[in-house]
Amino acid sequence: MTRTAKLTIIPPGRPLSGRAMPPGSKSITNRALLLAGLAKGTSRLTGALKSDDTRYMAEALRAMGVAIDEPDDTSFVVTGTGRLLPPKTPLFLGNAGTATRFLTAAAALVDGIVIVDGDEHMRKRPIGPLVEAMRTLGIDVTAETGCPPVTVKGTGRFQADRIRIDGGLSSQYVSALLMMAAGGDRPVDIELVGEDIGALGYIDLTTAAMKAFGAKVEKTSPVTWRVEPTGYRAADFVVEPDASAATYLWAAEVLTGGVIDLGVPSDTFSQPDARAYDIIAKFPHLPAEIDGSQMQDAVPTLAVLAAFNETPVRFVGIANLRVKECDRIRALSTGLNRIVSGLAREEGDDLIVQSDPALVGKHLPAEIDSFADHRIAMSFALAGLKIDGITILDPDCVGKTFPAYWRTLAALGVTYQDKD
Ligand SMILES: O=C(O)C1=C[C@@H](OP(=O)(O)O)[C@@H](O)[C@H](O)C1
Ligand SMILES: C=C(OP(=O)(O)O)C(=O)O
Repeated sequence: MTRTAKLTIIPPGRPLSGRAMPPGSKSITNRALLLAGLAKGTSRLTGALKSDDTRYMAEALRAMGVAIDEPDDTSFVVTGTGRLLPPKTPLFLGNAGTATRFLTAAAALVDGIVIVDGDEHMRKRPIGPLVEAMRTLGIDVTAETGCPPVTVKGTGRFQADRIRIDGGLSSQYVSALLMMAAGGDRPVDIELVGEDIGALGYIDLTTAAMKAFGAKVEKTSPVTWRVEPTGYRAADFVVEPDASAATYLWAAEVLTGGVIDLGVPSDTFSQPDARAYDIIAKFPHLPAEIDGSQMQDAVPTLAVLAAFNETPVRFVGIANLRVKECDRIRALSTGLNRIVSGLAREEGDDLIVQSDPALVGKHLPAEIDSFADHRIAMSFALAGLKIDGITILDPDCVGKTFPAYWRTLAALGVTYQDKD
C-alpha cells in the first residue's frame, strides 16, 4: 500500500461533538499477548488493539510457535504450549518499544538463540540497561551498540535470584524483567536503582496483567518486587481502551468546546496517561508547570494544547522523551516553531511552550514533520483544528497505535485535503 505523503487539516469551525471510541490499549494488548503466548492453553483477548505494534508482537510469537487466531477486529485467540520455541529468523519488531523490550527478556526463557531487531529508529533506542540486568542472572545476551539488534542465547534457567535495574531511560526494562521472571526456575527479586523511574504506573499495569495470567508477584518494598516461578496460566482477558489515544479526543473536545463521548469514563482507566484528563480539563488555564514523568505519552498532546493556553507552560520530568520513537522534545519544539517562530523552546530537557490564544482562527501554513512518530502526527493534528494550514507529513505513522485516528476525527466532522 502506498503511504499518504501529507494531510492538511481543515479547521472544522465548530465544536467537535459525537461518539468516538479510542482503540484498545497498546500497552495492555502487548502484555496480554506475551503472557498468553507464554501460558499453556488457549487465552481469549477481547477489546484488543490491532495496529503495527501489536502486529509485530503477534507475528513474533507466531514465529516462536504460538498459535494466534484473529476472529474479529478486536480479538486474539492465543494458544501456547507453555514454552516459546527458537524462531528460524530474527524477530523484526519495527519501532515497537514494548514488543522489543518485552521479547528481549522473554527470549531468555527460550531454549536456543533469539535475535531481536527493529527498524532504523528502534536501532537507536537504548536497551543496554536491560541487557546488563539480564547478564547478572547469568543470561547470555549481547547488544553490540547498546541498542537492537540483541542476541539472546536462552536456557530458561537463571544463575542468580536478584536483579538490579535502572529504569530511568525506560520503565519497559522493568516490566520486561518482571514478566520474564515468572517463567524462570527460581524466585527472583527485582530492585529498581538510580534516578526516578518514568511512569511507575506502567509497572502496575505489568503486575496486574501477570496476576491475571496466574503469576505470583508481590511488591516487597517501594522499589522491589518478588516474582515466584509459577509460569503463566491461560486466561480470558479484556483489554481496556487506550488512555494515550483518549488524550487526543479529550484535547479535541476542550479545544473546540464540543462534547465527545468516548464510551468510557476517564476515571476508569488503569493506564498512567489517564492522569492527563484532569489537566486537559483545566484548559485554557493549564498549570504553569506540568510534570510529564508519570504520563509521558500524553506530553505531545498537552504541549500542542498548551500552544492555545492563556499562559505559558513548562514541561518538566520529560528527559526520556528524547529516546522514544523520535526525540519528542525536539520534534515538539520544531513543529511548534514551524507554526510560529518562538512558540516553544527547549531548556535542557524541559520544554517551554509560549502559548498564544490568538493563534485560533489564523491562517498559518506549516508542514509538520512527524519524524515517523505517531504521537507527533496525532498531537499536531489538534493544532489543525484551530489553525488553518496545518499539514501533517507522513500521516500514516498513526498506524503504530491508532490506525483509525484520521477516520475517527473525520467521523466527528473533521475534513482533510490530501496533498500527495
Ligand atoms: O510499558 C509500556 O507499555 C510503556 C511504557 C512507556 O515507555 P518507557 O517505559 O520506555 O518510558 C510508554 O512511553 C510506552 O508507550 C508504553
Ligand atoms: C513510546 C511509545 O511507544 P513504545 O515505547 O512502545 O515504542 C508510545 O507509544 O508513545
